[in-house]
Amino acid sequence: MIKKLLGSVREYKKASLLAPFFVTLEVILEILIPLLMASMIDNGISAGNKDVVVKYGTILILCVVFGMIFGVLSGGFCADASAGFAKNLRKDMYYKIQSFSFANIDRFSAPGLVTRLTTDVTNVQTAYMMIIRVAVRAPLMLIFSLVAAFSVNAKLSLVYLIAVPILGIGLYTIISKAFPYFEKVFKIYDDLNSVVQENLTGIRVVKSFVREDFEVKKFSNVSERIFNTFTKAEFLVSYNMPLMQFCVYLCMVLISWFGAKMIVQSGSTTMTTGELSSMMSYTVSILSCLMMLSMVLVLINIARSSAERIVEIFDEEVTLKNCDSPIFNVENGDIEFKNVSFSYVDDVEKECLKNISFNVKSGSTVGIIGGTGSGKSSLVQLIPRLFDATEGEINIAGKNVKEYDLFTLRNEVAMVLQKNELFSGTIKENLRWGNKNASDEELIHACRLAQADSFIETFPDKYDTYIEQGGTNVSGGQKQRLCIARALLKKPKILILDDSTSAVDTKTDALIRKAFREEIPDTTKIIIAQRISSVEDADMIIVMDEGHINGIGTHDELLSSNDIYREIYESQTKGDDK
Ligand SMILES: Nc1ncnc2c1ncn2[C@@H]1O[C@H](COP(=O)(O)OP(=O)(O)OP(=O)(O)O)[C@@H](O)[C@H]1O
Repeated sequence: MIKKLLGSVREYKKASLLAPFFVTLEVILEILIPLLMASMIDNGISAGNKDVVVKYGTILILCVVFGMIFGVLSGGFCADASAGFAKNLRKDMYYKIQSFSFANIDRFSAPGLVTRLTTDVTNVQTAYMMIIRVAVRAPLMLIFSLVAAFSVNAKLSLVYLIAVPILGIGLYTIISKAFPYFEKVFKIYDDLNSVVQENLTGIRVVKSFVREDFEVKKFSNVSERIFNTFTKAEFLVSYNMPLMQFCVYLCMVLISWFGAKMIVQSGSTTMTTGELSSMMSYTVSILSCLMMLSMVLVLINIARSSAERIVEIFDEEVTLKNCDSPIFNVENGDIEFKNVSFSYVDDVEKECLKNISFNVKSGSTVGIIGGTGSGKSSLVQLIPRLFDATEGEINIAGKNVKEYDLFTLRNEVAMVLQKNELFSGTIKENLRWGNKNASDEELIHACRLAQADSFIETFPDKYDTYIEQGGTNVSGGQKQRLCIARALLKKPKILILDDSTSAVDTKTDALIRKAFREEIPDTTKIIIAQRISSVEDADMIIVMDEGHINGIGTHDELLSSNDIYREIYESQTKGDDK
């Protein structure tokens, strides 16, 4: 796991090594300062020797200045290394997520991925910063301070043998009790992200159903859980400080008591005033190092579960991959489904497409109609390999879709999804998602085919009109037409419209189909619709029912032979007869 994460350090390796290097220099100087102070007090101040005071004073000032310089350098390199590592980590994760199929994304859930990209990366970044700075500083300081203290006065240093275990055991108990709460709180963040994401993406529905109070309550519940768990953890951790202070004061009292006795009794032969003052400094260093180490341990442990969640992304096997030697050219728009079955969860019992077979000639128009949940969207998603069929095969231009390079295949099969999205940016920028090199003339032509040009021309900024995130400043029908234009710009061999004209009036819908017939005769067009009028002039209409093909034929053939089709037709034309 660590190796996988460290792979993202890359160009920040140098900073990651320089930070602990300067920390070590800083620690060495910090250890020297009390020793120099002791010498200055004993040989200079107590002995009344001014030269010695000046000499040690100068060295002390230099040590402090260099200590500060090393501190600033180590801090700078540490910030650079940890922020850079986090940046690379996020980038690597994002890159991997881009290769995920829908099935992969469903496995993690979108809010789960957001938490991993944000909170989890921040936790790992903090732990990394701690490791290269505090986790180097604290043990070094602890060891050096202990060695220095023992070399100053070994007998008096035995006091630490009482205080260090008390503090060590106390800290361990506090931290091990607090850690499960920290672990829990980061899992609740997933729920928080999920509530926020659901609310914000569906804010229009929330408002139209006046569900704000319910949503606020839902958010408050999760927020309250985070508050409660964090409070418990922080409450336990707050015992650290009094425990630490107790141990420091205990040491001070014992060292002052025994130290003063030594000075008085033996007339400065075993203990001097300067040495006593340096012992006091080392006491604070030793005990605060222990506390620092315990906090680092908590942070590293919190980061461990975050790191595991991050590595899960790197380890995730992408379910849709290129074959070894993929084909980079789709010759035409012929489509063949051969005994295709499909299930989202790899379970035969839950198959939503069963034994589907049909052929489509390149350039023809296919209509797909059927009840809600009958499998229409699932069927067309198999063509550009948004999912792979569980059984059977799908061929395009005589070759299995799995043999094509994914990028090539998806470029040649343009799909306007049922829930299509526009992104923040101008209309031109959104359209160029279809073809980044398209000229302005090509954009206008595609928009004319999709019947979008007329309403774009009414906007003050025309093709430079800014589309808000999610396309909230255009109507549903306008959004659909822009999405169709964007797909047309790909000049695909196969164009799939998954209920993409549902919000467009019937007249405009007819104009779009007319434009398709006349302007892109060689493109295979697959149109999923709820309205018979959207598919009646298709070369072939497929009637779906509960994952099966219930009937295939032209409008007239199905009207005379297929009950479901006739029923839909009659229900939609009843009003017209009156
Ligand atoms: N991502 C998914 N994971 C699991 N099951 C799914 C998923 N998407 C769809 N389904 C299920 O697959 C079945 C077919 O759904 P599909 O969306 O293909 O139907 P549809 O005919 O396009 O419906 P509609 O006309 O309402 O869009 C349904 O039972 C649906 O619940």
